[in-house]
Amino acid sequence: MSEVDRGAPLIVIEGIDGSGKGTQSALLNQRLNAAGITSTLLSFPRYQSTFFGARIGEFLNGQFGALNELHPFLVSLLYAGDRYESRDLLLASRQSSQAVVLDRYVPSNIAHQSAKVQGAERAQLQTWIEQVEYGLFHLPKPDLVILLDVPVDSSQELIRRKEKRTYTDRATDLQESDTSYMGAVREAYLSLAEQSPEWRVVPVTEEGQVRPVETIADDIWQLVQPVLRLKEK
Ligand SMILES: Nc1ncnc2c1ncn2[C@@H]1O[C@H](COP(=O)(O)OP(=O)(O)OP(=O)(O)O)[C@@H](O)[C@H]1O
Ligand SMILES: Cc1cn([C@H]2C[C@H](O)[C@@H](COP(=O)(O)O)O2)c(=O)[nH]c1=O
Repeated sequence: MSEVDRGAPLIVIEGIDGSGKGTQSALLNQRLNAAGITSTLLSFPRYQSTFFGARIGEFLNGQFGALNELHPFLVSLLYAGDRYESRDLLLASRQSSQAVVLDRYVPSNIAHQSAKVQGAERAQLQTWIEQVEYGLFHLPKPDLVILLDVPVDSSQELIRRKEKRTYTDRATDLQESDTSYMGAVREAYLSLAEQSPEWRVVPVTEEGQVRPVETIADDIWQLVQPVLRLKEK
């Protein structure tokens, strides 16, 4: 299939919880549209829109038990199910827009779930998640993954600024409040970025300070230009 037949490029914004993904995805989507490049923004998990999304909210709220009681492969299937239910929307968005911006996608599953295990088990889990999502569920692969890299202590500060979630009354969900787990997720993300040619890393802090939202947005804008495959809509 040619580049154009596949439709619009999938631009994925990734990073640990509180790294600014929601903020930067929304800004990128707005900036693309303002530049006359039609863009669709989707955020995963789709808590309010899919059967699996609702179950993920319950899982993150502790309704299925302590988060470490469930094997990460089984947990990954909830998130994969949410994307499987969203596949038609995703493919349609690629045809109706000139860019699709995703606030989290398959790499979130790989980084967050594989960070719960070590060594050979981690490598196997990464392979299984790719096999389920890209292989069995035929989800499209990203054209560009932008990793917003932030130290855990800075991310915790940003998480405290977040608005109330739809699925929990807590200020943080159960995973966000586990800082050693979040550190392992950050390492997993950085290792994925080193292995994969379509990944780019954007630092969220400079000399220990969180960079301004607009400066980070400008870096992202520069990275997005090469992947836009513009055609008449
Ligand atoms: N560069 C920044 N400077 C100051 N505040 C920021 C910056 N980026 C994000 N924020 C604020 O930090 C909070 C977390 O940002 P955001 O919701 O975008 O993160 P996230 O990665 O999407 O979080 P989560 O993964 O938990 O959903 C928000 O209140 C947002 O306004
Ligand atoms: C999409 C996706 C997410 N996760 C994890 C990452 C976070 O801990 C939560 C989602 O929280 P948010 O505040 O709504 O961003 O779920 C995952 O493990 N796998 C995934 O595919």
